[in-house]
Amino acid sequence: MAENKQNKAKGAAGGRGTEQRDFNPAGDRRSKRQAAHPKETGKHGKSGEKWHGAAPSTKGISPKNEPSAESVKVGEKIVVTIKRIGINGEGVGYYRKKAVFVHGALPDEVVKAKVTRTEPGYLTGEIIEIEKKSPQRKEPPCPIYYKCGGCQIQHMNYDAQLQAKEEIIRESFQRYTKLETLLIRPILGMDNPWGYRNKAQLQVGREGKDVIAGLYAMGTHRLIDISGCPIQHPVVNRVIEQVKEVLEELDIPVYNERTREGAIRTIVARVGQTSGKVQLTLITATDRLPDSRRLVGHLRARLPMVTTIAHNIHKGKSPLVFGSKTVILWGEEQLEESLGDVRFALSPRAFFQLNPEQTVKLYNAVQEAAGLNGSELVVDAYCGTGTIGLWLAPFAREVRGIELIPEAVADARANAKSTGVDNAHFYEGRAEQLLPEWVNRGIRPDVVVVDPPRTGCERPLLDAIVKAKPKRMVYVSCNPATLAKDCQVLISGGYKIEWAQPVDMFPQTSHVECVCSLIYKGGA
Ligand SMILES: C[S@@+](CC[C@H](N)C(=O)[O-])C[C@H]1O[C@@H](n2cnc3c(N)ncnc32)[C@H](O)[C@@H]1O
Repeated sequence: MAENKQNKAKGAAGGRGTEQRDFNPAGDRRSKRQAAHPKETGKHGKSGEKWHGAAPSTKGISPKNEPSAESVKVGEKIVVTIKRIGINGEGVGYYRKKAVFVHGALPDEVVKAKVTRTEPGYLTGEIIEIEKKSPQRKEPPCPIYYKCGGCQIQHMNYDAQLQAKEEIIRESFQRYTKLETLLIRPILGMDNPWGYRNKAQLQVGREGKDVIAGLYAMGTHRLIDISGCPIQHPVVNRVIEQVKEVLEELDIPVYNERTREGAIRTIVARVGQTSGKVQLTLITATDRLPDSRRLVGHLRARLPMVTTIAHNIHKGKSPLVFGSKTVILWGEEQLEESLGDVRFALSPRAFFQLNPEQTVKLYNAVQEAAGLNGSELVVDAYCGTGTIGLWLAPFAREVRGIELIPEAVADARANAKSTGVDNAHFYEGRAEQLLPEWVNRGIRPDVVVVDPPRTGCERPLLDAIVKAKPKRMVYVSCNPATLAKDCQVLISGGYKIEWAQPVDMFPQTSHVECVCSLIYKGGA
């Protein structure tokens, strides 16, 4: 998730307090015996199960002879007071000491819910009636919010969203680390938390004769058409609408998830925030893009802001959006983008942060945590198109980026060249393989930055960091659960967390990004 040194940091956004907050186990720290929703563990499985197994208090009869939650059945109606927002945006409360996850419920609400699932460590429920409504509840502006599933907390006012996200970070550290206290800085929010997403990635389908593009309704294969999404950049919305119309007019066969027939499965449109240019990629389940010349001609005529039309082939069943082969059908190879003073060129498949405005705040926090004086070797693991590395390069002796996707590595190298950066080098490979190899060869970074996918860092990477003992570690994460778990490994290896800075990269959703500053203290 990267940009330029526009140091007009807006302070603690959202009009919230600027004091720094600690958590303290003596305060309202939740018992580790209380269950984690399996989806909250991020690394699917083991840690979540461990918590569930360690939840002894929900079995049997309580001292007051109250019936236990173990007897609750699916379909039963229960009344729950919601305590907090969970990592997936659900309201979390307790019923007879067992955690209950209620989709759409807000903190301090009392809801009557129908139990939809019973598990040893938790229940899930759906709202039948809100008995006490939260003052934080508001009417979501998006007309398809309740169907779409792309946003999870649009029904909550923005200040409350920010507060909930800070709380999610705090909860994760309490749950997965042995820390007594941790300095969590006030989250950095947006002044206008709408229209911020620079890229749409929508599945294509048909509804009767109409071509639709959208997301699958949560937990289903039912495609929900998305038009005029309020968190999407307005230019991206316009492009998506026009592409749908052109596909329909030219009768281009769209992919059918069920029969596995048809061609076009996904539309990806990405806008450059400074240039306003759009990179459009059509992803097919077939080698050929039917009627491609006519299609390109129609799209060009209607969409003057589109400067690239690319075709990517993804025939497999993999949940990844892109396949490995991309052909530029017309226009520029890459999309120009810039963050502050740093310019980037992005290939269709290359990862780039979705919220450029917030990315500047995120990278400023990374820069602060890196504490560079110009003498350091910095490793930027999971570097994407080199955005963090290029941000830091002017302040370091050398930057070495590691990235899995070859096009992103090529983009990173080209970005270094075009911005005149000659002390940043980018390597294709797996961070968990390359860094251990470097460390075994005696290369000792002074600062390591990691910005892994939601699954977190692979253990060999963390072990190599602990072995190399860089004086500073910067962990950028989009998943508080894997962040906290990986931090515990680093803490056990001799690191101390200086501070954690949450950044609201995705307003209206439950996602929260966080920069963690760690210093090597030794002694492990
Ligand atoms: C969250 S993105 C961060 C990108 C970049 N730091 C930024 O701010 O734009 C994670 C990146 O890690 C890459 N990646 C995923 N697994 C990897 C691995 N095992 N080793 C190296 N890179 C990996 C992905 O391709 C993606 O570019």
